Amino acid sequence: MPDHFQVEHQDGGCRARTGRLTTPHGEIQTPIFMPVGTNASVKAMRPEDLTDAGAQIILANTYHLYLRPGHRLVEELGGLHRFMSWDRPILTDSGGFQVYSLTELRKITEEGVKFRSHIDGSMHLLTPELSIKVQEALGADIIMCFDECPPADAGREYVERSLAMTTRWAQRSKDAHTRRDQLLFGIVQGGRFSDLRQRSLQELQGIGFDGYALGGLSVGEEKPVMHEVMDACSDLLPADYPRYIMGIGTPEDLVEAVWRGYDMFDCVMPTRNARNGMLFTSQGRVNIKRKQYEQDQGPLDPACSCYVCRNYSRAYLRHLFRSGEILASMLNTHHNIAWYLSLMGRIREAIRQDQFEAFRKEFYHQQHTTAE
Ligand SMILES: O=c1nc[nH]c2cc3[nH]c(NCCN4CCCCC4)nc3cc12
Repeated sequence: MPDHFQVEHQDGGCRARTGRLTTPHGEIQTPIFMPVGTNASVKAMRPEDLTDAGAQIILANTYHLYLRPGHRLVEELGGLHRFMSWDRPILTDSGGFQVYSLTELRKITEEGVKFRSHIDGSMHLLTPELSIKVQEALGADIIMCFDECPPADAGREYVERSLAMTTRWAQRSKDAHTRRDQLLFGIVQGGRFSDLRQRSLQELQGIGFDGYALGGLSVGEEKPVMHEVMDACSDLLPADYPRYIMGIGTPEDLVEAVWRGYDMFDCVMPTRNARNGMLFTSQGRVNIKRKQYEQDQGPLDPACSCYVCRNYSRAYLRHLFRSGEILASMLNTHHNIAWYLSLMGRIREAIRQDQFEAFRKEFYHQQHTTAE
């Protein structure tokens, strides 16, 4: 049992479990959802709003902060926590996925990934060594190995070669990791091929990491493929280490992943959807711009106790959105993040009561009774 993570309660009826993850900036109760703060900001939310909403840890991106404002500047100004006035844990993604998803001109070689900045067109080479150096300079509590996320439709041969390089990059990431106070997680690749996933995981375990993430998911694959990979890896991942699925997901994805024994998640969905007026509630999704809410004086979600649901009507939220008010993004984001985090709190409680199986059934029913 590693000293930074303890499984606290294993649900008696399924693979779901609660745990406690200890980091330099505090303890985290898992299963946990991490709001995404790509450029050192969870868009439209102040840190105190995040803590009010129950956020225990947020995610930031190496790729973006390396390009702007630069990791050396952040380091000189005291590190990411002080820079953004966030005193709780931060996890940084290692940048490979962002290069793959954000840049056109890029070339992958054994050394690393050469790419053209999506900001100013300058050329850069991101290597495992530089990725770790940037994450150490930022001062994140949990840092990620530099990996390659193969395209969702990549064939077996490509995926096999890619995972072998991801393993070599994982070794280089670990060799470059000097700040032992930070936790370093490995990222399992292998596409939709369970045997390649097993190989990737065994190779990473041979190197040894503080936690293991599933990469290469939520990249456009069919849901059944994602669930198959989750199932295959759930039995292989070391049970006493944190298990993180990157880029997951919708509320349903979170419930399904917890049910399969996973502990950590991040996704831009609650923040991005909020800015588009797509709001999550206990009765399913609400598209706030719809005319049906024009005179609706009720709260966005009667079952939600967040600041927004206690102080504003759907009619007002619809008005703000249609008027293009900045407050629309602020209030919609606050609610969506508070709702996601309250869902994780209800999930943790159901597990502690050995009721997660029943919770999962009821959740699915609720979300699909009054779908938009
Ligand atoms: O394989 C990965 N390695 C490092 N980081 C990653 C991050 C990821 N994020 C996602 N998916 C994000 C999907 N998200 C869903 C909502 C709309 C925007 C895209 N897959 C990932 C795989 C990886």
